[in-house]
Amino acid sequence: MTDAAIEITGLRKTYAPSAKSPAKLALDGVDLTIPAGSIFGLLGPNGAGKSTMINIMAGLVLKSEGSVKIWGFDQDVNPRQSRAAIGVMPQELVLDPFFTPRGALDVQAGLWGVPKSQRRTMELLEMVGLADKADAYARSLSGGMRRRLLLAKALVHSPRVLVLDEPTAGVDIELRNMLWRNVRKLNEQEGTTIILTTHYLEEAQEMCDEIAIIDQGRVITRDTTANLVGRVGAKTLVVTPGGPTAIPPLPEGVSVSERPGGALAFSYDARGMGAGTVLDAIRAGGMTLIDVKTEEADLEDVFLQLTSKAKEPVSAA
Ligand SMILES: Nc1ncnc2c1ncn2[C@@H]1O[C@H](COP(=O)(O)OP(=O)(O)OP(=O)(O)O)[C@@H](O)[C@H]1O
Repeated sequence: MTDAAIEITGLRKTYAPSAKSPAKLALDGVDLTIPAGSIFGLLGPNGAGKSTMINIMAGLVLKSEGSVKIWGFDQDVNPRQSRAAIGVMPQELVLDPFFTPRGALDVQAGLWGVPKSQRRTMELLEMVGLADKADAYARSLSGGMRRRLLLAKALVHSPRVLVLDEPTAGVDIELRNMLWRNVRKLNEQEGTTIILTTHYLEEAQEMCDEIAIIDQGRVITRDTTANLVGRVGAKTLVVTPGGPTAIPPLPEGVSVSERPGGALAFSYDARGMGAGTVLDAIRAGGMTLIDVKTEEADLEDVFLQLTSKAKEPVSAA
């Protein structure tokens, strides 16, 4: 047992230049430790370097500099053990169309050298709800079924670390729920460390114990999800006025925007001011209110504040 599922130190990756593009620095000195047994989110804007990092961990892309240990095994010293400790569910639906789900899992288990007596082919197909398709040709499987098969394929060698690269991009709610049920079960019952990238920040906030945000090839922050969300003090008081009214004079630092349906959203920094102060100012302006509610900052606010996306205009609402 190891405390760290992943230990990355000074990781750099420069993609070689090609006829069409110059050399590209994709990872610029990443240090990151991912605790064993956690559900860890790797977030960042497009092109931040997440896939490069995952592909290096999975042994699919060669790093330029630095060290990567998976489950305590250094990639350069124990490449086989470090590779065997990790399973990756890729973003693209890469499957051989001529294999049945059963065949695909058997071949994959064979590649990993899992003895026949220890193979979990049917158990895995049942887990992902594909037992009744065990002998169907992969080309006849729907997109959702292929994705489920990719999850099963990533698990044939019972890896300690499971990486899910954008697992729910474009999938329906039913499949998404099934994926998360399975992932939580693997984490809770087998202690599998889960690393996940997602563009759905709500999903990351709900699923992940800890999060690292990557931008332009660097880890710009890493913290527990609760701490990250707490770091942004932004709160919004959403009020529905009783009738058409003028915006009252507001304390410094409070901004207002309109919401659909005539509601007004007053945003303020809760670290310096309470909701009462904002509400008093609104009332003092003579506004009658038929509804009042507060909204907390969420991971999206943190993400926008910290990454290069913050440089793009963001609506106040
Ligand atoms: N094979 C490659 N050759 C050259 N440049 C590459 C290659 N793969 C990725 N890059 C570049 O490296 C940078 C990081 O890309 P990467 O795919 O790792 O980012 P990402 O965070 O996974 O983005 P996305 O969320 O869009 O998948 C980008 O600028 C990308 O264009």
